[in-house]
Amino acid sequence: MFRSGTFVAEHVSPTTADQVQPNGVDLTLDVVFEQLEPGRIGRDGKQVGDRVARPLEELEQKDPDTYYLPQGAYVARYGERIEIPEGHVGFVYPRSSLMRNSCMLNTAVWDAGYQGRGEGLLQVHHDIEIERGARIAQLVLAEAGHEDVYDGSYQGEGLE
Ligand SMILES: O=c1ccn([C@H]2C[C@H](O)[C@@H](COP(=O)(O)OP(=O)(O)OP(=O)(O)O)O2)c(=O)[nH]1
Repeated sequence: MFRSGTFVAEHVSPTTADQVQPNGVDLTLDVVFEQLEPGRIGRDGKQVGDRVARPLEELEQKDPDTYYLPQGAYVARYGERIEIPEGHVGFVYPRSSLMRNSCMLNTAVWDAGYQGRGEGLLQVHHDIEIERGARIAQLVLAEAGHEDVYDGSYQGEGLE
């Protein structure tokens, strides 16, 4: 069973009233990264390739608090601290207005016990402007069984 937005909001901080949806909580865009070097997925491990935060202040255009993203693939870091409570699994979907603007957020599974700010793959199929702090995604929580809780290398990411 998927939980209500009010329940999800207890595990996402900070949240404002306009982020709480009937079935989930909207997540905002904090930082956009561009990958510079190849990563590696091995049989025994993985490595995320070097990347750089897209600098807002160096963009010559208009609003300094807005990302002007040309077509391409980016990694978006969300602005909220997220914790996936025990007995649950999380899924993130794009905000439909993002999708309706020919952009997509691709996401993976959010494990019980994970805490952090989390990231998603932002695919820009048509140039778009996204204000930093704007809502781009929605987290939902479903009840789920599990033996262990998340204890991987991304635990606590973005909370430093
Ligand atoms: O779209 C997503 C999906 C998940 N996560 C977070 C929550 C999840 O619990 C954690 C690790 O995800 P996963 O287990 O898929 O990563 P992995 O590549 O298998 O790494 P690890 O070896 O640390 O498990 O990353 C995100 O930030 N974005």
